Amino acid sequence: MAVSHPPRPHLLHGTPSLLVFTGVRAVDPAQRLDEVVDVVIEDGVITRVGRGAATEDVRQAERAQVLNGQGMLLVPAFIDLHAHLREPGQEYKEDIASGLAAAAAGGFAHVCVMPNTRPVNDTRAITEMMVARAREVGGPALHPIGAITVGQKGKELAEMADMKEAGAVAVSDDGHCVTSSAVMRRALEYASTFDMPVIQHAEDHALTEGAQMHEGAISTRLGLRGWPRVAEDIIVARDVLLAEVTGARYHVAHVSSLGAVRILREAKGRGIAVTAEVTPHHLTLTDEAVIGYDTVCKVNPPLREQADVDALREALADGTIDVIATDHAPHSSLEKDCEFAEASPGMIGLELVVPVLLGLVRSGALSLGRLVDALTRAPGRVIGLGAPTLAVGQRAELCLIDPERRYRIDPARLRSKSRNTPFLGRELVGQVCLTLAGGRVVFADSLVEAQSSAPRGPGGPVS
Ligand SMILES: NC(=O)N[C@@H](CC(=O)O)C(=O)O
Ligand SMILES: [Zn+2]
Repeated sequence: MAVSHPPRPHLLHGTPSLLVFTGVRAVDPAQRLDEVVDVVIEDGVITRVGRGAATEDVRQAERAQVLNGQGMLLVPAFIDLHAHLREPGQEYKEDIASGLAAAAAGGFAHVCVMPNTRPVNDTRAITEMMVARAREVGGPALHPIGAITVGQKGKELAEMADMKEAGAVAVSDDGHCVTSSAVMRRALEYASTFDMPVIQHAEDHALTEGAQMHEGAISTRLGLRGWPRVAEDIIVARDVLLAEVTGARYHVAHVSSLGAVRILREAKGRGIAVTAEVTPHHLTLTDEAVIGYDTVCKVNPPLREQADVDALREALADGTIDVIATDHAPHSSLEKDCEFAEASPGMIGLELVVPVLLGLVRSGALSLGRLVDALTRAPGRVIGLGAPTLAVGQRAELCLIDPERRYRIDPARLRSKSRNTPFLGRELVGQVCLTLAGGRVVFADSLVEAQSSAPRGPGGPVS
C-alpha cells in the first residue's frame, strides 16, 4: 500500500463569482425539495433556485460559469460525525490537510474529528490546535470532538467546558468504551450542563478481549476469536437507562448489531434523548468478507451478519438510526500488511460514501431523501449545527453528484494518505463531481473541469 500519492487537479481556477447549474435534480430534505431546477450562486451565496432561475441574462453574464446539470444530482454538502484524522501524532496515516481533502472529495463540508490522536484530545490546547490547523488548510470545516475522560482512560472526566469554548461539538472516548457505569453517569450529567452530546463507542471490553471479528459461525471456522453482539447491546442498554435518568443527550457511534437497534427503537419510542449512527460498511458488508483473512476487513465494531445488515438498513430507513457517519479510520501498510491478529482495526470511508450508498438507493433499500437527510440534517441536529440546505440566502454548501458514473475505485485517485478499504478496485456507480463548503469550491472533479472554462471577463474568482 502506497502511503503518498499525487493530488488530483483542482478545478475551476478557484471559486467563480457567478456559478450556475442548469437543469439539475436538487434534493434537499430541509425544504422537502426534489425537483429539476436551476441554481444560481453569487459570491458564494445561493441567490436563486427554481425552474428558469438561470435566465438568459445570468447565463450570458461575463463572469458566469455555467454547468449543465442534466442527469446530475445537487444536494446539500454532508456533515460527518465520526472521522479519525490522526493529527496530532500519526500524520503518516492521515493529517488534517489530507483528511480534509478526502472529505471534500467525498462531498463533505463539515467533519467532526475523534479525539484518539497522540496525545489524546482531552484539552483546550489540542482542540484549539486542530481548529487553527484546519483554518490554515481551508476546505471543509473541522469540528473537534473532545475526550470524555482524561487520556481516554475511562477514569476522570476531561475538562469539557474548556474544550467546548475552544470549538468542541461533542465528547467521546471513541476507540474505547466508557465501561464504568459511575463514570458514564457523571459524564452524561457533566456534559448536559454544557448541552454537549456524549458519543459512546459501545463495547463491553470484558466480552471482547482478544477479539478479531464478529463472533459466529465464520469466526469459528476461521479460528479467530469473536466479538459478540451482546458486548455492544449491554452497553447501549445500560447507557439508555443512564440517559433516561440524567436527561442528557446520548449518541451511539457505529451501531452494528440487531440487538442494539431493538434497544434504540424501544428507547426512542419512550421519548429518551438518544441518537445513533451507522457506517457505510456496516450497511453493506458482512463477516463473510473476512474469510480470506484480508486485514482491510478488520474493523471495530466488526462486520456482522446479513440479519444485522438488514436490521441496520431498516432502522436507518425508519429513523431509529438517525445518521450515517463514516468512521474514517486510516491506517498505513505498517498496521495492515501483517497477520490478521496483529492488524489495527479500521477502514477509510470519507471518499466512498456516495458510490457505496447510492447502491442502496438503486436497490430500493433507502430513499434518496432519507440518505441525504442522514448525511446532512440529522448529523447537524446532533451537534447543533444548522444543516446545510439549498435554500436561497444560504452560503453555498453543496455537492454535485453524477449518479450514473460507473468506475473502479482507484487507489491512485484517493486523497486520503491511506488505502485501507475493501472497496478498493471494486466497480461502483455514482461520483461526487463538485463540492462547495463555506461558499467556496473545495473539490472539483475532472468532469466538471471539462465542462467549465475560465471566467470570460473581470469579476473572476472570489476565493
Ligand atoms: N473503527 C475502528 O476500527 N478504528 C478506529 C477506532 C474506533 O472508531 O473504534 C480507529 O481509530 O482506528
Ligand atoms: Zn469506535
